[in-house]
Amino acid sequence: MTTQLTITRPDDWHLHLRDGDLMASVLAHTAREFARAIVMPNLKPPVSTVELAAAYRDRILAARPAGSDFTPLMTLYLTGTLTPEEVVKAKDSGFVHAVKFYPAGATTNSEAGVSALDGVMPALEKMAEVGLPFLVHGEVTDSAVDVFDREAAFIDRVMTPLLQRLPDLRVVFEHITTRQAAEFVLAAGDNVGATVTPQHLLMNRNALFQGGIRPHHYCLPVLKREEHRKALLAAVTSGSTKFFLGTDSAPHAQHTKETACGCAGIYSAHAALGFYAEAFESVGKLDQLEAFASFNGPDFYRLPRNSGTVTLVREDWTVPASYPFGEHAVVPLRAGETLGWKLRDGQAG
Ligand SMILES: NC(=O)N[C@@H](CC(=O)O)C(=O)O
Ligand SMILES: [Zn+2]
Ligand SMILES: [Zn+2]
Repeated sequence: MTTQLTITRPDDWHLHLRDGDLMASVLAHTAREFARAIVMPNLKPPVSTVELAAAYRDRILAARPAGSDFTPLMTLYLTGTLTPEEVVKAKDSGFVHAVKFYPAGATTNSEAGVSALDGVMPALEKMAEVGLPFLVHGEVTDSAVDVFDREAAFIDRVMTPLLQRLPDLRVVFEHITTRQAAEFVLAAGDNVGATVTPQHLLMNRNALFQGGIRPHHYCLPVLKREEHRKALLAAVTSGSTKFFLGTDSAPHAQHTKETACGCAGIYSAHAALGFYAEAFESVGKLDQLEAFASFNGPDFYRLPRNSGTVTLVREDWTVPASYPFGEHAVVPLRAGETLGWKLRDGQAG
C-alpha cells in the first residue's frame, strides 16, 4: 500500500473564495495545497470588468496567510454588457485568465448572468480570436427539464451549437457530473476541457438522502446516479489530458444550508487533494493524480506548470465539525469523519 504520495504542486481550476471576512477564513485552506486557483467571479455584485477583477485580486492577495505565494487567477463574470474591447483588455491584463458563463438562474449568484449567448456573440468571437478561455456552468435553466437532466440537455441545446458557431473557442465545461458530459469532452477538439470536483468522483445522489435530507451534500450541478460517478472516475483516470482538478469548493454559512431553502455548494478546500487521492486510489489509479492535479490545467490555460512539490501521507485525521466562516461557521465535506490522506505540513515548493 502506498504510504506517501509526492506530486508537483497542484492548482485548483475552479474555486469560490467569496470576499471580505468570509474569504479571509477560507483562503488558507486553498493556499496550503495549491499554488494557483481560478477564482470564480460570482460575487454580489459580480466581478464583471477588468477593473473589478483587479480590485478583487488585490483583496485576495492582501488576505493571504503570511509567507504564502498563492496566486489568484482572475475571471470575468459574463453579463450582457461585456464588450469585445473589455475582452481584449482582460487578455492584455495578464491576470484575467477567463470569462465565466452563468446561465441566468442556474446557480448561486447567477441572477446577473445571461439567458442566451446570441446577445454576447461579439465578445465570444473576440475571446476565440485572442484565445481567452470561456468557462461554462453547463446546465439549462428550463424548469420543464428535470433537474438531474439539465447538464445533458445543455450539451444539446447550448454547448454543441456554440462550438459549431465558434469551433476555435477554448471552452472549459466546468464541474461536469454526467457520462454524457465526459463523453462530449472526450470527443471534442483539444480546445475543450473540463474540471471535475471531488464530490462528483466520490458520491452519487444517494448521498443526498442518506438517513434523511443532507444539505451539505447539495451542490449544483446536483449529484447524479452511480453510473455517472463511475464514468467521471473513468474519464479522469483514463490518461486523457482534457480533465483537470477544479474543486468547486463553495463555502456557505451553516445556517444558510441548514434551512428550508438551503444554498447550493459544498466546501472541500480543507482536504481537497486528499479527497481526490481517495477517489483515484479507489480505482487503483493514484499514478494518474499528478497529471490531473498539476499538469493538464496549466497546459490547457497555457501557463507554466508549477515547480516544487506537495506530499500527501497516509495518516488518519478527523475533519472538524465546522470551520470559522467570518462570524459564522462552514460545515466541510466529511465533517466529523475520518480521512486517510493528510497533507504533510511545511513543504510548499
Ligand atoms: N456549485 C455550487 O453548488 N455552488 C457555487 C456556484 C456554482 O459553481 O455553480 C457557489 O458559488 O456556491
Ligand atoms: Zn457552477
Ligand atoms: Zn463553482
